[in-house]
Amino acid sequence: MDLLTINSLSLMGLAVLALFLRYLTTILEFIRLIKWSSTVPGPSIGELMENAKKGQILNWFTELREKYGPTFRIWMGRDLLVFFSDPEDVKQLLSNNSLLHKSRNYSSLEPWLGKGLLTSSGEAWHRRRKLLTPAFHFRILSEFKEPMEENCKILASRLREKCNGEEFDIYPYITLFALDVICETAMGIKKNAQMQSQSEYVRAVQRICHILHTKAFSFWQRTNPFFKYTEPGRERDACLRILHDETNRVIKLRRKMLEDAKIQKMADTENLLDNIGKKKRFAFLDMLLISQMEGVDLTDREIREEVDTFMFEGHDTTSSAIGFAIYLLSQHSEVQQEAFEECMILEGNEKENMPYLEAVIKETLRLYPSVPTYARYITEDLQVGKLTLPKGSNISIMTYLTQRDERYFPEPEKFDPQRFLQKDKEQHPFSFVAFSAGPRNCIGQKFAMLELKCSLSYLLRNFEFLPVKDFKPNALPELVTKSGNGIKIRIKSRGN
Ligand code: HEM
Repeated sequence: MDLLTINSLSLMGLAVLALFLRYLTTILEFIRLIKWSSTVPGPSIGELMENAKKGQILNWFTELREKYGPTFRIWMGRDLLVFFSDPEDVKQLLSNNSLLHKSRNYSSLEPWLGKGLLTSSGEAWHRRRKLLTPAFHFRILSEFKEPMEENCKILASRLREKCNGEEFDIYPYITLFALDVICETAMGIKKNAQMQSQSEYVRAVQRICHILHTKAFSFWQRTNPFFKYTEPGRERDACLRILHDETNRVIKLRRKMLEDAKIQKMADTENLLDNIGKKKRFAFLDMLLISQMEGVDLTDREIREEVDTFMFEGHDTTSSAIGFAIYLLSQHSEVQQEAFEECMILEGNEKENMPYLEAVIKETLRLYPSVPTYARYITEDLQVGKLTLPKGSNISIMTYLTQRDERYFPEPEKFDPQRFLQKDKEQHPFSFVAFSAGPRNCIGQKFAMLELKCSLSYLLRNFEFLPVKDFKPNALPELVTKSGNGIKIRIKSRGN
C-alpha cells in the first residue's frame, strides 16, 4: 500500500469517527428511548399500519385504551409517542409551563404553515402569541358578530332550496360559510365563497389534510426522503400552490386597502406600538400589517405563515364543530326543541349567554373534538404520574379518549348536553379539553364559540334538522376531525 492510499484511508477513518461522535449523543438517546419504550405497553408498528389502512384510527385508539389503560405508547417511524388520556395526567401536562415545544409530527405541516403560531416553539412563539392575543379580544369580537350574521343569512338562503325533504350532505355548505366568516372578520376581506358552488381553497385544505394524515401513519411515506417526488408528494405540492396563492392574494388585497385608507398614518398618530391592547385594537391581519409598517421585526413570509395558520385553523375546526352539532341535533329531536326554544327567546344574545346552546356545543366537541389529539416534544426527562418520560420522546393528549372517560362522563357515547349544566356535580377541570388549556391553548376559542352560537342559533330559528335513517358519520382524525361520509341530514323550513 502506498503512502497516498494510507493517507486517504486514514482521512476516511477520521471522517467516519467524526460523524459517529457527532451523532453519538443522538444514537445513545435513541437506544435509551427503545429500552424505555419496552417498559410501557403499546401496539406494534405492524398493527398501527394495518389499522391506519382501514381508516378506523379513532375506534382503534378506543380499543387500545381498553387493552392497555389510559397511557400507552406508539412508535411512529423513529418518533416515540406516549399517549395520555387520564384527566389527572392531562392536567399535569397542560399546566406545565416548560412543556411548550410541539412534537416533530407538526413538522409535516411546515411546508404549508411554516413557523406560524400553531407550529412554532420557544421565543419566536412567545413573541408572536403576545402580539396576536389582542386581535381576538372581547371588544374586537363584538365587531365580528354582524359579518357573521350576514353570512348566516346567505347560508340560510342557500339551504332553502334543500327544504324538499330529500337527504343531502350539509358539510360543503358549512365549509364555504366558515371560510367567508374567517376572511371577512380576521382578514378584513370579502371572499364571497358562498356565492360559488365550491372553493378551490377549501378543496385543497381537505386534500392536504388527507395527504398529511396518511403520511403520518404510513411508515414508508413518513421516512421517505424523496416523498416530494412521489404521487402524494406531488399532489401535496399542487395543494400548497393553491393555498399559498390564496393567502398571498388576501394579504395583498388587505395591504392595498390599508394603504388606500391611509391607515398607516392613523396608526402613527395613535402610536400603536406603545399601546397595543390599550388605545386601539385591530383585527388579526391589520394587526400584523400595521405592526410591520411600524417597524416590528416581521417579514412578508412570516405574515403569510400566520395567515395560512389562521385561515386553516379558523375555518376547518369550526366547520367540523358546526357539522357534527347539526348531525347530533338532527338525531335528538328533544334536544333540538330545547335549543330552538332558547334561541327564539335569547335571539341576539349570542355574544353573551345562551346556556343550553353552549352546552350543546360543548357536548358536540366532547364527542367529536375538532382537534382530536395534540402533542409535545420532551426536551428534558419528565415525570408524569408514575412514569419518567425520557428526553427525546413525545407526549400526545388524546382529547377523543379523555372526553370519553366513564368516571366523568357516564354512558360516554350518549349525546347529553345536560352534563354541562349540572351545577351540583363538579366536573374534573381537565376532563373536557377540546380547546386545550394552559399557555398553548386555542387562541381562537372565543371567536369559535361566537361563530358556533351565531350560526347554530340562526339555523335553528329557520330550519328543523331531520335525521337520515341509518346514517352515522365516520369520524376521521385528519388533523381536524372530519366525517368521511359527510354530514347527511334532511331539513324543513320553520316557515318564518
Ligand atoms: C371549534 C373550534 C376550535 C377548536 C375545537 C380548537 C381547538 C384547538 C386546540 C385543541 C388547540 C391546541 C393545538 C395544539 O396544541 O397543537 C388549538 C390551537 C390553536 N387554535 Fe384553535 N380551535 C378552534 C377554533 C379556532 C379558531 C376559530 C382559530 C382562529 C381564528 C383557532 C386558532 C388556533 C391557533 C392559532 C392555535 C395555536 C395556538 C398556539 O399554539 O399558541 N382555533 N385550537
